[in-house]
Amino acid sequence: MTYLPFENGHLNHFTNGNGNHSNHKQVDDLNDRPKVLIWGLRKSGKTSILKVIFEKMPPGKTFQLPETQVVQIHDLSCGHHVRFQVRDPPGANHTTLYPIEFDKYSSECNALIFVIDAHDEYIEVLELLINTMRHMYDRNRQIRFEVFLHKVDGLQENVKMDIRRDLQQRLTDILIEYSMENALINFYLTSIYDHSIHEAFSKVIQNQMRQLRALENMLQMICTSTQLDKIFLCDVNNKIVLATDNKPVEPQIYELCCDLIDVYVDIANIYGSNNNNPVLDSMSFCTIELSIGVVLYLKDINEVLALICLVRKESAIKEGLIEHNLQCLKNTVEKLFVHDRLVQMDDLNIHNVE
Ligand SMILES: Nc1nc2c(ncn2[C@@H]2O[C@H](COP(=O)(O)OP(=O)(O)OP(=O)(O)O)[C@@H](O)[C@H]2O)c(=O)[nH]1
Repeated sequence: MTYLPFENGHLNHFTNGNGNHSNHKQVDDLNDRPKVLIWGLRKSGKTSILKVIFEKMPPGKTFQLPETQVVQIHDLSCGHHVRFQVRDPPGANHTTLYPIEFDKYSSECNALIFVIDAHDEYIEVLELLINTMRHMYDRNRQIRFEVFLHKVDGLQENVKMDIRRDLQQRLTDILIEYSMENALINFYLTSIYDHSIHEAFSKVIQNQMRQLRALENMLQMICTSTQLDKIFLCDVNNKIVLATDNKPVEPQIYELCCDLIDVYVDIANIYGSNNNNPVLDSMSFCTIELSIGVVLYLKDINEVLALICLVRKESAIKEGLIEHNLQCLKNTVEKLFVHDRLVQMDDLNIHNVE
């Protein structure tokens, strides 16, 4: 990641340093990247979230993070081709918003991640959230508001749900009052101590991707024709899911997907031929049969992007067919990203289960 101070009130742009890339030296206009502002009260957990996802910092080590003093700009990528910028300014000291200061880092942002510490008095934080939303919505009606109700580890399931429901209800009422009922807003319960933070961040990235609909349609087609239970397109470095099929994602299934990545990456790191090589190559394919009667598959798309599939064992699908169809999908996904062209569904050329 790259840490940048302001210069003359402007943001400097920089190339990334998250280690996710890049042999792919494509010309990339940094100004075209979606820009995401991560914001909230001080110590709500903003920097920890970025460190855990994109620098693989163990959650326990985030205790030592210093207070953010100057805005940090992170030019990041997932799967080489999905690029975006995250701005992490010093958190707010109180619930008043100072527009002149705030505009320095919020200008041109396409999304706001607002982090609320679930242990804070969230009724007070709501005031900062509303002030921020009103300010940003006035400048951009298409902006996406992504609210992370954070640090929910240790809270009982019913308490989490109650807080979320209450917050959502209060916010909806206030937004109606300000004629902002059409604002695009999502809520997530998150913690750096489990996969909920990767899952929530995946949604934020997906909401900024032009290719999302095409990818989802392709994954759904593969799911149906190969009788897969679930399929994810995932960056193995940060566990960001770029797309999945149409079925809702259950947290347990997402965890299985992350666990498979962990196992694969660990084995590749320990026994791989060369530690400098990326963990995935054009031959990467891995199958694990679980005791619960589910088979997990992993197949590479490129050095950092993989397809993760789940299929019930009793479906008795031939591995050859799965491999063939995943290979077709791999070629088509590359076309979609690399050539950035609209992919026809015929391009997929998949075989159906008979
Ligand atoms: N229990 C728990 N603690 C968390 C979580 N995320 C962050 N923290 C802790 O929250 C504290 C503050 O985290 P930071 O990431 O420094 O917060 P920040 O919002 O970036 O703070 P500023 O830089 O001051 O704006 C640290 O002690 C973290 O360990 C979480 O999911 N659960």
